[in-house]
Amino acid sequence: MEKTSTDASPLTMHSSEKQETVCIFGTGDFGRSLGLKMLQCGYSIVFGSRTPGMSSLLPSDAEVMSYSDAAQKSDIIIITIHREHYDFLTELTEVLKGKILVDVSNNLKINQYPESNAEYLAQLVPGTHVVKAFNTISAWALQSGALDASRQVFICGNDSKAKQRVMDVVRSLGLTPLDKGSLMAANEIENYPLQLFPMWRFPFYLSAVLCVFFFFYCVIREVIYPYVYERDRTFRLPISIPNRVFPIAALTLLALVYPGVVAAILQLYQGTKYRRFPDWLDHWMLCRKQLGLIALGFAFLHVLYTLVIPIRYYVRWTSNNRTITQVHLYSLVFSYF
Ligand SMILES: NC(=O)C1=CN([C@@H]2O[C@H](COP(=O)(O)OP(=O)(O)OC[C@H]3O[C@@H](n4cnc5c(N)ncnc54)[C@H](OP(=O)(O)O)[C@@H]3O)[C@@H](O)[C@H]2O)C=CC1
Ligand SMILES: [Cu+2]
Repeated sequence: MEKTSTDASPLTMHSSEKQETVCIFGTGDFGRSLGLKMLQCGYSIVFGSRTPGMSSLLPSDAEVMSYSDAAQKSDIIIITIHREHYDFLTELTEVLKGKILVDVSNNLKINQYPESNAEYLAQLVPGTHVVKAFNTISAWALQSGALDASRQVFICGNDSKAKQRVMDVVRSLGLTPLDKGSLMAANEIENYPLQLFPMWRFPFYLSAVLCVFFFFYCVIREVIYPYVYERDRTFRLPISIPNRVFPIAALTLLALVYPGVVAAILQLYQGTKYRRFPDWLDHWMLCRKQLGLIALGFAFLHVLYTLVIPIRYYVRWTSNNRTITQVHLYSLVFSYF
């Protein structure tokens, strides 16, 4: 049965419309959350479990049976089991023949195994169509509905029909599938959740280096150099100098938001625009937004510091003023005698 749901109608499946049955292997955290979400979106769910009788906490509308019984109920099987426990699936090779297996697994480390979990699953159970999906969605987000920032589901697989069907499921859950190609992309998709803010790292390091550099530059120019003959300058270190560093960093980062010029020069130099950019330029182009946001942050700090400085001057002025009046007073009093 081919479903043809589109982006236009996520989460609004009419219950009169008979939805297909989807099987979920494993009744852990993720299996339960995904099952509940799919039930809410109108699917019938059959769970496969080692201990079908013991599974509490499961949505009451779902059926729970042994792995081999559950597998027969649907031709889409979502494997919500950790990779280390995949071995038992070899016993089910016959039942699983021709079915779509959706691998959702993640690892604890980048490149933990020589091959991706999805490719491993495909080798383990030959004759199935393995599709990688859902690994960047967390059980917590599925349950709490906090999916605003992460609606994207990366998909890859060798069988385009199987992939298409999984993409339809993804869409009907109100998520956005992103086709990453064949199963060879699974490794990249599995590493993705392990990279903490991947596009922020370079802009972050760059701004740190800029700040440190200009800070020391200003310290040398304005504190160490005049130290020999000038008065107290401690106020400069935490306030004035950072306030000079921030706009410099902000403007430099802002200038770096436009690598297009470099790209254009490179294209002119290469004489073609159909050649891939080198990795560094590619990465630079991709993190423009983050560079711009950090620049904005620095500009904001500059505004804040600029507002603080006059307060400091005011404090200094009032204390100076008090001293001067007292001196005047004393000199008046003394001159009287
Ligand atoms: N939790 C999350 O937020 C996310 C998890 N994932 C992936 O989903 C998969 C499941 O994760 P999660 O639900 O958190 O894990 P859990 O440990 O909560 O659940 C794993 C389930 O696997 C089943 N299982 C089958 N064989 C074994 C075995 N030999 N030993 C232990 N369990 C077995 C069990 O179900 P039963 O007892 O019914 O047989 C168990 O409940 C993992 O691959 C994970 O990387 C992906 C994205 C997010
Ligand atoms: Cu300014």
